Amino acid sequence: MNRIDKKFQELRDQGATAFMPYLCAGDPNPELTSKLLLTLEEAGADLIELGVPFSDPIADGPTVQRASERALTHHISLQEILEMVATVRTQTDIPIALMSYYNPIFRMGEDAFCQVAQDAGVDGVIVPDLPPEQAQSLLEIAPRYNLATIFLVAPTSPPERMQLIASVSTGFIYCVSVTGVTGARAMLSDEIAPMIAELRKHTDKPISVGFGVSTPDQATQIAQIADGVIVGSAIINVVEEHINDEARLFTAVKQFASDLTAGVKR
Ligand SMILES: O=P(O)(O)OC[C@@H](O)[C@@H](O)c1c[nH]c2ccccc12
Repeated sequence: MNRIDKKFQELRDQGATAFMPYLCAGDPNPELTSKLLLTLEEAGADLIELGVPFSDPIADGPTVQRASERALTHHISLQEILEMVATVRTQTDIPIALMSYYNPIFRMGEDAFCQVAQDAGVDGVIVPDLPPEQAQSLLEIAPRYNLATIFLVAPTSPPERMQLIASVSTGFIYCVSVTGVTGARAMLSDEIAPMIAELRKHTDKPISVGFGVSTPDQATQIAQIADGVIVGSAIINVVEEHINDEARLFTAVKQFASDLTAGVKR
């Protein structure tokens, strides 16, 4: 069974919600990404969303863009990121969803990509600029390699589109909390609860919410209505704050992620 499905089933049995931090592969450098991933697991993460840095992102806010820029200074390729996953896979069984824009996958070839991803120990793929209408081939190939295909719904998605996305998504459905880009926000949008309620009419697949979740209290609020809470920028902000002090960086990230875990599990 796919690690993502297994994790959500376990959590559902416990009545618990997943804490799903996002990391940009190669940020602040390739070696530290792997260490951060293991630190997040120690701090209670249930699943890691690992982003492939890309020069022309469409949904990334300033914080994720800065993380991508730092990663790109190390010239890290998709191939190298998959090697990183393979190495980290020898040390952890945590589910890993790879978030990549379509271009790097297209260049590698969908079949080759899925093959290498599976061999490396990736469990699912999120391709934010690939709408389901254009994903036929990926939807055919990914399941052969036991990879979940995770699609995004937004507050602007009409019910028919939610239904389509719910039917093609596997692993979980990524609910984008706001119309806009990624980034820590002071307030949660009041569009989230109605969006989840609508989506639940179409599916009983796990629903995770991301974009803007920044504090343990916000994580608690989301955890009450969703199956997973995704946090990216707020964690990257902590990394940035301590970027010149490695020891401090790891204690600070571990502390912040533990606080978020506590918020999600409250
Ligand atoms: O950073 P935030 O606001 O906490 O949101 C998570 C987000 O960064 C991560 O899931 C992500 C990064 N880049 C993306 C592009 C599209 C969808 C999602 C993402």
